[in-house]
Amino acid sequence: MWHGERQKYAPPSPEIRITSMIKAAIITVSDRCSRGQREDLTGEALRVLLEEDGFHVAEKVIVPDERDEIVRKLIEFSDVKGYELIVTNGGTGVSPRDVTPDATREVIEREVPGMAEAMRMESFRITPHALISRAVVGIRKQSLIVNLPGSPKGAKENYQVIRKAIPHALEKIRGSTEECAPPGS
Ligand SMILES: Nc1ncnc2c1ncn2[C@@H]1O[C@H](COP(=O)(O)OP(=O)(O)OP(=O)(O)O)[C@@H](O)[C@H]1O
Ligand SMILES: Nc1nc2c(c(=O)[nH]1)N[C@H]1C(S)=C(S)[C@@H](COP(=O)(O)O)O[C@H]1N2
Repeated sequence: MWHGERQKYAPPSPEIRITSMIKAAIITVSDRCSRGQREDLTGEALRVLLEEDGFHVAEKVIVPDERDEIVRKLIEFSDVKGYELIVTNGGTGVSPRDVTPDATREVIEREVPGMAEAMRMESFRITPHALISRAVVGIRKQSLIVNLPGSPKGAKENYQVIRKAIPHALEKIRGSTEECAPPGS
């Protein structure tokens, strides 16, 4: 059963709190923020949400809407720093400089389409503009990479849609062989 409407505004619940310290990183993709012309409210809002959910936000960086710079950061955060959750915000739309999904596709080894589809589907209940988000979710090495929209509202709403699926996804990416469901269920 899908509880989308209720889940959207549900406060972070203890049931998904991560027990081991999982390192996360936030990449804010924004020309204005990178030039110091706008405060990075979205990255900060995501930091709060991720920490409420028990992640350790090890790093938050701001990069301009430049494909090569996004690719470089994603590879560094995954291959060198080993962050298990990498959340980008901004640049997922259809304007000429929106290239975050393209950079993400360049680095991921496997796509997780259900997460991106669910974000679009649930967001469409809130705004028709959700349909122009090209956000991608995928895996590179041990990292789950999630694209979120640029506005604080959009980023928070989209994160709420997938947050409960993230801990199990990370366990599986790590290679956990635990059964997904209790026997017989
Ligand atoms: N990091 C941020 N903090 C606060 N607001 C943001 C942030 N990023 C985007 N926004 C808001 O969300 C809107 C849509 O984000 P989008 O990623 O399309 O940015 P944009 O308009 O291309 O500008 P820029 O790349 O300079 O941030 C922005 O116009 C702005 O109002
Ligand atoms: N839930 C939700 N999803 C949303 C939005 C929003 O306000 N709420 N904004 C949309 C808008 S206006 C755009 S243009 C696309 C892409 O956003 P981005 O270019 O800022 O990444 O995400 C969309 N997704």
